[in-house]
Amino acid sequence: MGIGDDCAVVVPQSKDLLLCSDMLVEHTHFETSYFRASDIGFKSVVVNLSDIAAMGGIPKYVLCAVSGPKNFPIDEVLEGVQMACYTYNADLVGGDISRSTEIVVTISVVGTSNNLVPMLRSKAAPGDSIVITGPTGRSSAGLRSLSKKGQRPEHPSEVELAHLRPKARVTAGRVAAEFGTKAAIDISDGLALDLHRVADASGVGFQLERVPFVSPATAEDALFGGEDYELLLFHPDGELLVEMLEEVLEGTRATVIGKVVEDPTTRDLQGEPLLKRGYLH
Ligand SMILES: Nc1ncnc2c1ncn2[C@@H]1O[C@H](COP(=O)(O)OP(=O)(O)OP(=O)(O)O)[C@@H](O)[C@H]1O
Ligand SMILES: Cc1ncc(C[n+]2csc(CCOP(=O)(O)O)c2C)c(N)n1
Ligand SMILES: [Mg+2]
Repeated sequence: MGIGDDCAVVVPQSKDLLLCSDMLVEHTHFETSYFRASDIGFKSVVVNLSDIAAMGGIPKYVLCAVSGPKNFPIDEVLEGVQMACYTYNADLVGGDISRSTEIVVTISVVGTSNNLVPMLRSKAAPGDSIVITGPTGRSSAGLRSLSKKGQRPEHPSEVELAHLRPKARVTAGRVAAEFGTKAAIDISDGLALDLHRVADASGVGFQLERVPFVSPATAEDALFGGEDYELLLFHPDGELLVEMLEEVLEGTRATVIGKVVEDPTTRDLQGEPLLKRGYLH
């Protein structure tokens, strides 16, 4: 049913629903010096769709609440929200607009598992390969570059775009779940911290062999930077999963970066302990 009444009305589904909500806050997640209003709207949807992707779900409905100062173009935020919904085939069904001194965008998404078992942080098992859907650190390198420039270039570089308009790995998450992947997480707070979260939730350890990153991103960006929204997937046959993902990933390649081990105190990168460090609010 179209927008215009006091609530959105949707037809109930017989399948499991996946629900999540995440916000972008001015000065915490972005500055308007280098983010267009439409970038803010687009990214705020993507960070939520990434949570649906991490569980292997299909996004269906999006709710959007935006507030900002009087001279701030909220309609342009909504254009970015609409663009992301269109890109990922989700319906914007409602939301709210208000005024505040700082810009805040809160998005909520309803998705469906569509009869697949949702991937969980708690299901990584000893012997699983750890697969990542692309290199990390790009968003962090992009943020550094944008902050230094203090404005949004007309043609942002690849890492700047990775920060302004990240991708949600929805199809990759879906393919992974279809292929029997039981555990996954999306990397929002840094590969190291989010990997430790899976290890904690699953009661296991890990041994990483390599972490892919591409200049100008550094190893520090790749491990601890955050906001990459790549997926970490845990599957007994990582090489086969990488092959399955090849067809659906745009612009990146999945790689096996290590394996899950039984001892929960083993948390290594190339034999050295990997710090449980990342972005914490
Ligand atoms: N069973 C549940 N009941 C209520 N809320 C839940 C449940 N399972 C997950 N959530 C919610 O889902 C969200 C996911 O948690 P968290 O914020 O740690 O992850 P995230 O959104 O991926 O992180 P980030 O904000 O860094 O992107 C939380 O808001 C959490 O409360
Ligand atoms: C101005 C500015 N300062 C710092 C950062 C970095 N940053 C903010 S939130 C976050 C993790 C994900 O957020 P959440 O856990 O809320 O989903 C990261 C890495 C930024 N993007 N902009
Ligand atoms: Mg998440």
